Amino acid sequence: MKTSIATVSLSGDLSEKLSAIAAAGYGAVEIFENDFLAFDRGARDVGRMVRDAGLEISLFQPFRDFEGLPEPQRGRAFERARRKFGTMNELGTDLILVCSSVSPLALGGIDRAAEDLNALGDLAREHGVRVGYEALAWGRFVNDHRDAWEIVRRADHAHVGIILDSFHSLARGIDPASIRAIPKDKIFIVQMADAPRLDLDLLSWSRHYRAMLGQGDLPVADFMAAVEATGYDGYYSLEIFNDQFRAGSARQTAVDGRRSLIFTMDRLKAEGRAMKGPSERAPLPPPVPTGGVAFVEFAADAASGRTLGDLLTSIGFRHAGTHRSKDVELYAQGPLRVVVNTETEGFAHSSYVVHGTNVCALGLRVADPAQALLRAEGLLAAPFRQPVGPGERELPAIRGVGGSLVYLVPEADALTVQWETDFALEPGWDAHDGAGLAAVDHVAQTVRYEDILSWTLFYRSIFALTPLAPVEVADPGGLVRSQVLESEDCGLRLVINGSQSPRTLSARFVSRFVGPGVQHVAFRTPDIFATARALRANGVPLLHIPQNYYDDLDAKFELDAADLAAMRESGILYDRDDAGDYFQIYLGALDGGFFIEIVERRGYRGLGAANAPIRLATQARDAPAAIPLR
Ligand SMILES: O=C(O)c1ccc(O)c(O)c1
Ligand SMILES: [Mg+2]
Repeated sequence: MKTSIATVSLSGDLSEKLSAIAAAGYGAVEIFENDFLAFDRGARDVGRMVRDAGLEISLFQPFRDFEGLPEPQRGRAFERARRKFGTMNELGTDLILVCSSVSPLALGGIDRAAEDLNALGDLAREHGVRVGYEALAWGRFVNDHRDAWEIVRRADHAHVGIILDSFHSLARGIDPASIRAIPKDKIFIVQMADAPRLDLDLLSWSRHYRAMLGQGDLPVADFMAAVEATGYDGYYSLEIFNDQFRAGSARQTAVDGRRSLIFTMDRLKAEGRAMKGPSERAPLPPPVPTGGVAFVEFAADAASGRTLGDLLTSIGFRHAGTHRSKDVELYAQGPLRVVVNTETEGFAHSSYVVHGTNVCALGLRVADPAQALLRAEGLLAAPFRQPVGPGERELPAIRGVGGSLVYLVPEADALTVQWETDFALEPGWDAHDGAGLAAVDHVAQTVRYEDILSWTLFYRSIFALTPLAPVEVADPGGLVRSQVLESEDCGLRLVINGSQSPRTLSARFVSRFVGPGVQHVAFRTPDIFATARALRANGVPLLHIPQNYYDDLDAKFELDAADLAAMRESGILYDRDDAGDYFQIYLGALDGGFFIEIVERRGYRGLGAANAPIRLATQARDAPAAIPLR
């Protein structure tokens, strides 16, 4: 697949954009005219910069309000085109995008537009360039690619073709099947963009909310399948107008874009909707099903490592063993494994230096770690390796949120062998039920608000995870956006949170304390009341939930009186959906904001979003009393 991206999709100046685009591995760039006009070098220099970066210019755009004008405006439009063709010759590109007119002066008429484009084709031929005509969704007379195609067909000029843009077609609900009738040599370039469903006028929606493929709700894969059906073998070029991307990291946005193209094309190949011939590269290994979290690893120093050890023991973990060659301790409870790494060199130590005490790695259970790594690398994830001691085993890993690691962990038995190989284990280490915690229910990672889309795409493209509709929860300091991804059997639930307000606990976790990373881990128990009793007996500090909350629960759900009394006593939160009941306990946060949650599910499917505002308000009140880490 030939990949390209428009400069308008990225932050920074032209040279920053070009280096980000080259680094992400695209073959070409669309020069958006304003990026060129605002740049302090001439067209020849820019052309050279692009080629020196190893790229070609797939398109120069946009050329506005051309077709259907009366004189004298028509003559001026041709003169303007002549000047732009000269610039294109200097840049070294042969394709310009003419978008359908929005001019109040335009007269309309499909044959008039065709005649204008035919005449423009003659001028383009003189300059050795080609003209692609695109229907803007809000074009005055032409706002549908089927009409644009009819105009191009009637223009009947070798130097005039159509430009398709998934946003303009899909936002208007036009069936992409209509693309299948266009001959591939008349499709000069295909622009791709997704967008979330919003009830907004087309122009505002397009200019502010376009997103990478798979980050929105438009049927972009069907659109691409229709283009593939024509035999088209030109560039797929991302043209993403998005306010967050304009403010974000150009390098990251560029990688996300290419990941989204690869992800979408891979899906089409796997479904047999895009294989042109036997020479085509086979699809990647399929999205990786995950059996859940195999272990959680903390990076700490000696003092905070002891605090973590005490906290884990107080919630029913036992010290299970010590690494044979490193300052690494293993804690276990039922099937749960938590690693506390206090090494003074290597990856965990760097993580500690950068973030303080934090979750530096998650182990995700996968059936075939080598295949999982192949898919992850195919989707541009950065693999991670570090030296292993003699006789120790290596686990494949990729970089995740905030530079942390995602280990791709083999199924349970193989992992046990790994613990046995690398650790001096205590007798009976894996036969300890503690406070009854039996699974990792979910892991919540907090990231910068503008990175939520990026990490959602990262996880859902590599793993077999489905993103649910994002929700906003109220923190006393502002709104927090929360994106849940879950596996089909809910063996893995990941939450990605981010907030635009600087005063929320989420925002402070990212900006003042840990940085982007795991803010909470939720363990699951089969009996929340028994677990609550065990924690209270161990003196574990639980979040104190206001009595007002329980009065309301009683009014809403008519709960059993004894249960309600026990819930009041231990600060247990409750929710119910069609499928069943949900109970939650929150532990007091550590200094820096990390906290542990314990849940019981009786069929319930969600994550207790209704309780989040109560919990966040309580945590905000309790923040000064956080457990010190030394
Ligand atoms: O929003 C616009 O004006 C605009 C310009 C050029 C394009 O290719 C496009 O899709 C939109
Ligand atoms: Mg476009």
